[in-house]
Amino acid sequence: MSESNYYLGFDLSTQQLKCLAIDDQLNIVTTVAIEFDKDFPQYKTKNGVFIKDDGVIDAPVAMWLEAVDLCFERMAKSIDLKKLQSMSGSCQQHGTVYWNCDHLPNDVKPSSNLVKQFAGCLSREVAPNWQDHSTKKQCDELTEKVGGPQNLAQITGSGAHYRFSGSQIAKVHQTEPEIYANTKKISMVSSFFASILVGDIVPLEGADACGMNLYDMEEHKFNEELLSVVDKDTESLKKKLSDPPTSCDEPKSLGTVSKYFQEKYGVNANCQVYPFTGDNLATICSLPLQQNDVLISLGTSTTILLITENYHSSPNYHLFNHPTVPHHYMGMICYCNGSLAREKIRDDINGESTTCDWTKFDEALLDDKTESLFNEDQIGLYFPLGEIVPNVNAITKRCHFKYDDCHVELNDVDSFPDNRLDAKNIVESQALSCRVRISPLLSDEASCAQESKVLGSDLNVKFDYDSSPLSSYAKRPNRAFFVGGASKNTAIVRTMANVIGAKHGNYRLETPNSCALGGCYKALWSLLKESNRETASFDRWLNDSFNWERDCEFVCHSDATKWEKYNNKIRALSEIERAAASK
Ligand SMILES: Nc1ncnc2c1ncn2[C@@H]1O[C@H](COP(=O)(O)OP(=O)(O)O)[C@@H](O)[C@H]1O
Ligand SMILES: O=C(CO)[C@@H](O)[C@H](O)COP(=O)(O)O
Repeated sequence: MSESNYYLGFDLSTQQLKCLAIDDQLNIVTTVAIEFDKDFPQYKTKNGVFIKDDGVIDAPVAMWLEAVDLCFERMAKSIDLKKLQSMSGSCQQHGTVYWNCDHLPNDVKPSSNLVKQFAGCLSREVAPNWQDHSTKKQCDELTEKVGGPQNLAQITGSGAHYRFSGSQIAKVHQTEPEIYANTKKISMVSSFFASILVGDIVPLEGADACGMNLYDMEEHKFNEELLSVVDKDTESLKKKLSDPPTSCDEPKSLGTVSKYFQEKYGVNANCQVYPFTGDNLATICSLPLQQNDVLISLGTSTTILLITENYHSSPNYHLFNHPTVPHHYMGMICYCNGSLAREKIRDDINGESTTCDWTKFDEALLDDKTESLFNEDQIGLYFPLGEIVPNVNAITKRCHFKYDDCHVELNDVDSFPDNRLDAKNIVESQALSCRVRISPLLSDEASCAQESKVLGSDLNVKFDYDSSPLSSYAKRPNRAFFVGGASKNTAIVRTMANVIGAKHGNYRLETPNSCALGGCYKALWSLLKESNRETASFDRWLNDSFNWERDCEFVCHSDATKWEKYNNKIRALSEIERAAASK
């Protein structure tokens, strides 16, 4: 029997609850994955959520409570939870959970279960999901309150976004007044999960709170003007939000795991629970990222992440406080149409939607013969859901394009000559969008204007709020790390790698569960630091402790010729997004 101690990292994401256990040497000892649709069919979710009318997308909180019990039940069969020293983790960002009480009942019986004992504490059965698109009114109110998107981004790190907690809570207040009146506390999904483990409602976490459009990033406190848009009684709202959020400066335990988990699953009575953070914020804790490295998370959402010390805000991207490294920020661009959009093309190519087999999709991606069908003059947008960037309604748009120095001409088509070309076009356009949108977040060292004939031009091209010279997009990241479910797909990774063009290699984690792994590292380092067994900052500790050989796999170099070829599509991408926005 192993003498090692264990540290758990969770990831309560859109479609699954995942949990990893690591030992003192950061070995992944075991993994548990609960799939909401498959393990809890009684809730009838699709990919973990309910898709309703008018852009409303939410998820049943009771299902998450059941998933926590099932996760511990399975984990207890796999490792000795008496050796469990600390837990932390990540959750899908921006979602909010509404409680009808100030404190959770502390007489939770191990003979019962979490849903039986906590579902009655909810004033609202469902939590808004990050894919929701129903809060335009509330987003406009927040933006107007502070004088525009640039000001909102400067204060909160982001322009207004439908999925952000501030607009979602405002909508509940405006459209469900009785529920709001009956709500004593509001958690984000990350603090909800930590509350269940500790057995009482805990404050929001200081990095995930940056995903609300309410929190002043530089003042490290809620912005009164923005709070007033949600609820004029800002003191009452701050009480609901358990103000202030936890600090990201020094790790501080939220307390020991509750008696329920000690008695029901045999968890060590002294196991410490550290604040959970947002899933992307945990992902950047799963790798020792250096300047100009980028991390591409291919989960339900596609997000491209990097770490920066510079607080240069813009409504074109997001900045969050780093969850474990003071005075550092996470830069992020997030897409709604990631894996699920690729799954639709996969099923089209397969001619069925039951096998979920990627073989034909992958062959199409890597089949250079399809390039002879003029893939190079094709551009497509595949948005089965409304997209975040660009901010457009659901649309699928395929075009052939021509361009000269003055303009780009798009010719819409219903389909390309072979539906296998959709595999190339969806992955390329998703990657090209990531690439152009991270450019402003990369430092000048990433510039390679001299390497590109196409990007030498000073022709202006517009994405989101900015119109910039094409040459400003001549940047290549240092290294690219692919994580998330689709990072297991080498064809997708190789294609994206050639579009994004990292200069020093493309890698992926051994585990696709980077968010949960980041939670493990956060749990271990936080305990060592708080108990004075470690003095190094989180980034230095991870840099010294991370086992590159064991935990990270080199996938490929970026093909500079292909990278240059994709530069020809940047203006066409801007033009097709403009055309989609006008629909
Ligand atoms: N071999 C594969 N090829 C392409 N995509 C894959 C593959 N395996 C899993 N995926 C995608 O990964 C997605 C789930 O990724 P994951 O990171 O677990 O999502 P989340 O954390 O958002 O729940 C699925 O929607 C699926 O489409
Ligand atoms: O909204 C965002 C980030 O802003 C999403 O990244 C969600 O945090 C959920 O992501 P998945 O892990 O489910 O893809």
